[in-house]
Amino acid sequence: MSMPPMSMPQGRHGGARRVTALTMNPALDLTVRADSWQRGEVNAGQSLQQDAGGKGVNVASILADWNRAGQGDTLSVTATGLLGRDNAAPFEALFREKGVTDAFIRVSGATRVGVKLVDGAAQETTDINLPGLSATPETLAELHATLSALSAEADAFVLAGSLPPGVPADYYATLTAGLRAAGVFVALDTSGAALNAALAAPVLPDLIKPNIHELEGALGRRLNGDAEVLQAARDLIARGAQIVAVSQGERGALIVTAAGAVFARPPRVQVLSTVGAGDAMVAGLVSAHLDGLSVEDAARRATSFSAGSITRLGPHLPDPAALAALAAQVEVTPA
Ligand SMILES: Nc1ncnc2c1ncn2[C@@H]1O[C@H](COP(=O)(O)OP(=O)(O)O)[C@@H](O)[C@H]1O
Ligand SMILES: O=P(O)(O)OC[C@H]1O[C@](O)(COP(=O)(O)O)[C@@H](O)[C@@H]1O
Repeated sequence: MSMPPMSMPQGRHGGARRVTALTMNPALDLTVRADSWQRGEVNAGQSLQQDAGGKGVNVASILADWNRAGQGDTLSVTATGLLGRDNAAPFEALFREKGVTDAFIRVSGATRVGVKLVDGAAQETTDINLPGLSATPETLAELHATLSALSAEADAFVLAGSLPPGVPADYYATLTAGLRAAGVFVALDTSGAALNAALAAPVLPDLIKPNIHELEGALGRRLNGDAEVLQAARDLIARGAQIVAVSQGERGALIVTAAGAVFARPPRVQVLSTVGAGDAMVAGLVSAHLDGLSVEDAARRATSFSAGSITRLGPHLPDPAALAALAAQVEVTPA
């Protein structure tokens, strides 16, 4: 039997590390560029683009880019969740192009559209996220069987995005407990009632990446200043999370582990759309965890993924040289 080279990272079952990204509520992101658009007025648009999206889809796509950009095919990426049969083609094309294994359950109807209105002049993106297709008990049972099979193989699971109608708010909380008990690393990026339930549960995810607004919403209070944000993140670490990243848009992100806390400031970039910035950060943090990086290096990698992804439309990393240049410009300081 031939052995893999000593340096090749291994998954917990040998071979490539396996990451599964769950998107319960994917979205076909429709980006409309309308520079200097005015609310309530007739506006001229410059361009229109449609991209397969939704938080877990974006994480899977970015991880696949990273893998293909010279990581030696050491990552195997699977995307799962619930996907409308009527407009599945752009998702299927993305998965094919990136080499992501498609384990989505097909459901009746069309996946929701996410409207992303970009003002290139103001460098500002406005998101309108719709509720999505209702999940039936039958599709949830089918998904449950898929998730059980995938969890037996996975090194890491990413639970990302909103829950569509028909899915209980504690869905991620319940999944997290089962996955962690099975030895799977769990990353969570969600908001609203799903985040509240996950943070109230006795077993927290290993990695939690709220943006500052999502964290404030979950805590039910404003966080005034860096010290309060740091304390809120440390409270989650004390309750069992391994990595808490509180992203704060162009200002950067506070990234905290039991070993330390850093603030990572992105370089200034030419933003095409900020959609997916957080998803790219999750992808960077998950890959950093699998590579055993320090909190400083994880913060640098994750921030370069975010800054790089917003220079493109859709869930893509820039080419390796551009990404490395961005990573070198990320400012990481102790928090
Ligand atoms: N305008 C920007 N310029 C440079 N980097 C940005 C910009 N907006 C976001 N980022 C990077 O993306 C990360 C995640 O962005 P954020 O908007 O907080 O996440 P989310 O998409 O989850 O709301 C930030 O921590 C930052 O590193
Ligand atoms: O599942 P939600 O919370 O409704 O968000 C869905 C939207 O989030 C995105 O995944 C982008 O997320 P981020 O900008 O937070 O990284 C879009 O692709 C999608 O339209």
